[in-house]
Amino acid sequence: MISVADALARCLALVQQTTTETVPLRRANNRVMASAAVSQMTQPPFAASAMDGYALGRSAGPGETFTVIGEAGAGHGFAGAIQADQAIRIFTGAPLPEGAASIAIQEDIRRDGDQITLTTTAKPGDNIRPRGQDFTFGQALSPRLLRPNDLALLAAMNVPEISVRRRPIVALMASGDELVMPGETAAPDQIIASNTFALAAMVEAAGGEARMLPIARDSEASLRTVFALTEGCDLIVTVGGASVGDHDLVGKVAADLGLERAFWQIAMRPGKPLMAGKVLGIPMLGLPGNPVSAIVCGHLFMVPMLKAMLGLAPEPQVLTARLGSDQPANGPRDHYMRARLSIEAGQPTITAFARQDSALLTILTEANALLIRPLGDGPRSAGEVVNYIPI
Ligand SMILES: Nc1nc2c(c(=O)[nH]1)N[C@H]1C(S)=C(S)[C@@H](COP(=O)(O)OP(=O)(O)OC[C@H]3O[C@@H](n4cnc5c(N)ncnc54)[C@H](O)[C@@H]3O)O[C@H]1N2
Ligand code: MOO
Repeated sequence: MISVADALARCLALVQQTTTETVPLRRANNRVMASAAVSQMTQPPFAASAMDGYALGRSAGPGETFTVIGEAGAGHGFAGAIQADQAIRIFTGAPLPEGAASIAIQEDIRRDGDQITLTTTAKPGDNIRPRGQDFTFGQALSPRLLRPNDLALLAAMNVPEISVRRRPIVALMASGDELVMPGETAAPDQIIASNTFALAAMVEAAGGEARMLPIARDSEASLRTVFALTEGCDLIVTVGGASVGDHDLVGKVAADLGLERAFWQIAMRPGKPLMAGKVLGIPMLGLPGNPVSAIVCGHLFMVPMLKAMLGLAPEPQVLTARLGSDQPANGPRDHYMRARLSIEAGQPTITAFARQDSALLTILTEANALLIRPLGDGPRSAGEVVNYIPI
């Protein structure tokens, strides 16, 4: 059995970055930029009013008066310049007129005809947004997985199309005679296929495209039929049939199809029977069937493989927290325990659930973190600092 780190390195070595394509901004959410975007604008392009009020020719104090000589609105600037004792009516987003030193909000003004009197102090620069305070022409936004906030910035930069990495297509292949799809009626010896629904959502959240293939039955013929449906995919993720049982045929059929195996079995709990390699010219990750094992291995290996294909840093983020309860010594495999991270007495605190069977989806839904217990680690007491991965 190889280590988790070795397994991850071998998984990452199987994949390569996808090609690039150009998409309109409206289609760029959750896509990964292939190169930096360069701003075509300075924002704001002019010094602008941050409030509705009056632009004043000079800073001033309470009781001082100005003559209003015009108006500036957003999209309708004031053409001329103003003198020290002059003001213009100005609205939020309007360009600051030449000669203006300060903006007084309208709540701080008394107006009588074209005369205004200040009721407070207007200091230089008050309520003025300097030109380019947000970004300037030529400024770059570095490549990233695009989120809604990024799209607003790219729009403001006047970047209407983005060069992105093609979404990796992931074939999700569940196998087992006991499985039926949600909505179907399960025979007395059957259960509902579940983990591929989490895996598909994880693929999509990571910026890939999930193809859920029909469930393969526990026969070589059925597995071959479903393997044939993986053509054109960037990654094959099988679920189940990875272990040592008589009906665990995924490895055998993949081998018959020419699997170049990178590894099988790792020193990790859950996920011992994990397998990876290349079959039919496509990288393949063979996940264990137990729902929690499949999903935990999805976080630790499948998502990093997708990130690598998209050109993002692949390694899962490892953070630290204090242990919320004592833990006994760990066994001979790294244990990724389903756990709950919370803030206690101002400190991030992580508490593992008492039940860790890799078939318990109810526990997994309560978990928001995986507490990492390294193999061979001794007993740990509440309060000690430990590593975890948020999920
Ligand atoms: N003698 C041994 N037995 C087992 C070992 C071992 O080392 N020696 N390893 C155990 C470990 S650890 C795991 S994990 C499982 C994994 O086995 P497989 O990958 O072959 O998975 P299956 O046997 O097909 O299924 C296991 C379990 O999960 C259920 N399952 C499968 N697919 C799905 C799905 N898509 N959705 C929901 N549930 C699924 C399946 O019904 C089984 O209950 O092997 C241990 N055995
Ligand atoms: O390691 Mo298996 O993946 O526990 O259930």
